Amino acid sequence: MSPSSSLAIPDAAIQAIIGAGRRMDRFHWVPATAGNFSVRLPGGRVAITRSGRHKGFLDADSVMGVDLEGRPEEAGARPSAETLLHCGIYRRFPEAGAVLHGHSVANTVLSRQAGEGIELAGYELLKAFPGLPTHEAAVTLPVFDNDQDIARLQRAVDARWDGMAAISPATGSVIPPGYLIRGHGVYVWARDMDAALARLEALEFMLECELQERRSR
Ligand SMILES: CSC[C@@H](O)[C@@H](O)C(=O)COP(=O)(O)O
Ligand SMILES: [Zn+2]
Repeated sequence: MSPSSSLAIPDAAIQAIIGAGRRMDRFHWVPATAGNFSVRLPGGRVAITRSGRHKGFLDADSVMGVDLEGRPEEAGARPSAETLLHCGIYRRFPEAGAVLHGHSVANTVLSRQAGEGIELAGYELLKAFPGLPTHEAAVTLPVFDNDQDIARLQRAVDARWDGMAAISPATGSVIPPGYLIRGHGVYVWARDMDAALARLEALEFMLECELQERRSR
């Protein structure tokens, strides 16, 4: 295999990322150039959106490769500004095959009002998350303070996961299906892009319900 072909991004990953952008744009979850998406590739590689593109109008050139430390495969190429958050998810959760980040009104408003977490309880759609077979359940979405220093933000995320190690599924607790960044947006991941989109839709649906409930109080 030539060096250039070894760095090619599989078409399936490119199409998954382009499709995710179009779908999220239809929901108005990626305004301006907000949002970023990635797919895990074999060999410790990640296909991720380039920085600054409108995510509703991605093409094959909008996707590039990085390693699990976020280093670009092409010299001088600029991956998403939040690449280190994607890599942090892939390093922490070996089963994660795709990561989505979006900026919805609901996740932005609710994260601004929240403390360190937002509890979602009693929703039928909780069953969209792994390990929750009934609506009689609750999951707490971690909320992190926004930070333009993404390496520092990732360290805060890692510290929270480290602290949660004791409350893993082994003890009956559920690993959160994603997390929020205050006033910024949401990160979700799943085994592949379709599963990540389903998880994001479920999460955004419940956040929208929370927002509407708060408005009507
Ligand atoms: C439109 S500003 C949003 C960015 O600051 C960032 O939060 C974002 O989601 C997109 O950044 P990007 O570098 O294009 O992946
Ligand atoms: Zn963002």
